[in-house]
Amino acid sequence: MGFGGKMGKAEQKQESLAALGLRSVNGREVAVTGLSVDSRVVKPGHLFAALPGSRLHGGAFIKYALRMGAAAVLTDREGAAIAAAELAASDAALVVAEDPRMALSYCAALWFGAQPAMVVAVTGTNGKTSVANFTRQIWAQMGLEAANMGTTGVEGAFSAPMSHTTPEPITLHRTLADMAAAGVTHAAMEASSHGLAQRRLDGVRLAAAAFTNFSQDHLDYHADFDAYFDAKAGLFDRVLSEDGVAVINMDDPRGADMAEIAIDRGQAVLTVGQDDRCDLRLLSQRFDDRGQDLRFEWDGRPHQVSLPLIGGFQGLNVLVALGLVLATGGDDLAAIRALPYLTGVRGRMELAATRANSAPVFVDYAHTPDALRIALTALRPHVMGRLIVVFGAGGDRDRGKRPLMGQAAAECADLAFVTDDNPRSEDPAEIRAAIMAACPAAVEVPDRAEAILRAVDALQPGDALLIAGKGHETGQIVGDTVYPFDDVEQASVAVEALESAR
Ligand SMILES: CC(=O)N[C@H]1[C@@H](OP(=O)(O)OP(=O)(O)OC[C@H]2O[C@@H](n3ccc(=O)[nH]c3=O)[C@H](O)[C@@H]2O)O[C@H](CO)[C@@H](O)[C@@H]1O[C@H](C)C(=O)N[C@@H](C)C(=O)N[C@H](CCC(=O)O)C(=O)O
Ligand SMILES: Nc1ncnc2c1ncn2[C@@H]1O[C@H](COP(=O)(O)OP(=O)(O)OP(=O)(O)O)[C@@H](O)[C@H]1O
Ligand SMILES: N[C@H](CCC[C@H](N)C(=O)O)C(=O)O
Ligand SMILES: [Mg+2]
Repeated sequence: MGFGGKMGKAEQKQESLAALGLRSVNGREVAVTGLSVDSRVVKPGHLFAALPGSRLHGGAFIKYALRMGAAAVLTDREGAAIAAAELAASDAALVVAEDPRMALSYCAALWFGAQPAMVVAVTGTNGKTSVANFTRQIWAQMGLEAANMGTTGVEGAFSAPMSHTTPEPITLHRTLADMAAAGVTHAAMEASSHGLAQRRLDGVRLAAAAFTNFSQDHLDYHADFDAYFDAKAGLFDRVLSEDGVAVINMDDPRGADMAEIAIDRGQAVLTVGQDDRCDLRLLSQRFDDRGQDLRFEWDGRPHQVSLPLIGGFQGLNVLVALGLVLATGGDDLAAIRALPYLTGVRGRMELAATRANSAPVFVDYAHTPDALRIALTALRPHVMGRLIVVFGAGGDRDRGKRPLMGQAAAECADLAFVTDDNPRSEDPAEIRAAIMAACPAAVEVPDRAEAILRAVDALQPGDALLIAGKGHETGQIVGDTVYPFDDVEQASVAVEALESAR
């Protein structure tokens, strides 16, 4: 039995296992007072989820969770076997699930209860944050209480910081419940491949889901490309129910595969792209210094809007966002009228500074080979002189990306500076060397602030600079230390320093 929000301060919320959709296998029935996945934060009465991890099995921590007063343990057969002796000697209830991560997600959804009435999710290698943010902006322009949730935290009618793109289910459902309590009715969230593989969002009731694109990333975590694609496909073949709507970018080579998966599940599909069979059809784009004009067709009628957004890919992201709004029953003309009011997303093709000679400096979050190539290609029509890029690659992340990012810079930029981007536990010099092998003409500058200064200094009239990889990030992670660092701020500092020295 739950006490909802009507509890006094001294009262504590309690739920039976049955109310959380769980069944004890050792005959012990308990009242659960909270949920945790980490033994170190277990409180008396908690249900501790001992999950198989990428490094360890949470079963190894059951004994510590019991010492901290856990009333119940949710795990798989392996976890139960690891702690068989400690479980037998305790009063705790034991729940064994085939897939304890999925069980935890449903359990967290029941524990926290409320979710915004309309939740949509977006997956894809690149563009998730942008699409979620644009979807929220369209809803907000339509007068709805809306928020987006992901890499940049929760933004819109509710805000909160977040440390993951798709947080683990306890944080996720606590946040969704807080959003609902604050009056948010419409939420657009990012579904990362880690989040999908680990079933973090399986308990979310989605009305629609979108797919942006598929290219190389995260092969440090997923076994291969197929496993990475399968994780993303989980949004359609598992999380989104049969009566949900799938919004698919058909311009991506894997769009047709994703649409087929959605159709096999029985979902309605709203297609986006250049093909004349697409529901939301991109007719043409025209670029200028300020952004772009987008011409598209919906319901047999052409529409044209001016967007203050740099980069052809952002036009497509806007159409995917529009697709999500339309798929969830938004009034089409009201949604289309909202588009000219869209503003750019922090750290995505953001104009960070301009030199006195008018050369612009853009900050972008391109951190995959495909994104770097697309970001540079997107800037090219705006540049009459040289296109300069500053970039690096993250430590403890997919090593295969490094030479491919070097190759993208060698092929798409006129001058490249290779620098550090969150080396984490790795030797930064080795990361840079792996990149430089594919772009030997690049200039290697270990210190990111110095790399930015030198690149800004190189800007001649007509040139443009792209600082890629960190976008909205505010830190440089070296070892376990996060040093304050902000590309947008560094760009301004560099421009000011150089102009005042003249
Ligand atoms: C690789 C990965 O995704 N790891 C996540 C995963 O950890 P894990 O299950 O692999 O952890 P583990 O270290 O093997 O430990 C196993 C279990 O023992 C538990 N434990 C561990 C130690 C202890 O003392 N007590 C204890 O109970 C852990 O909580 C865990 O449940 O589950 C943890 C709890 O939910 C996450 O915090 C952790 O995220 C780590 C920190 C992480 O960096 N994740 C990143 C890569 C991530 O998820 N990124 C995505 C994608 C971003 C993008 O698209 O670019 C994101 O959605 O943010
Ligand atoms: N539709 C797209 N196609 C290709 N590249 C894109 C697209 N949208 C965005 N990008 C590139 O990817 C970068 C990251 O964009 P965004 O933050 O929206 O993606 P994301 O999928 O949320 O990334 P993450 O996996 O880090 O959460 C952008 O700065 C841009 O360079
Ligand atoms: N959220 C992504 C993006 C990281 C961007 C880049 N700055 C890096 O550190 O590699 C990740 O953790 O892989
Ligand atoms: Mg993101």
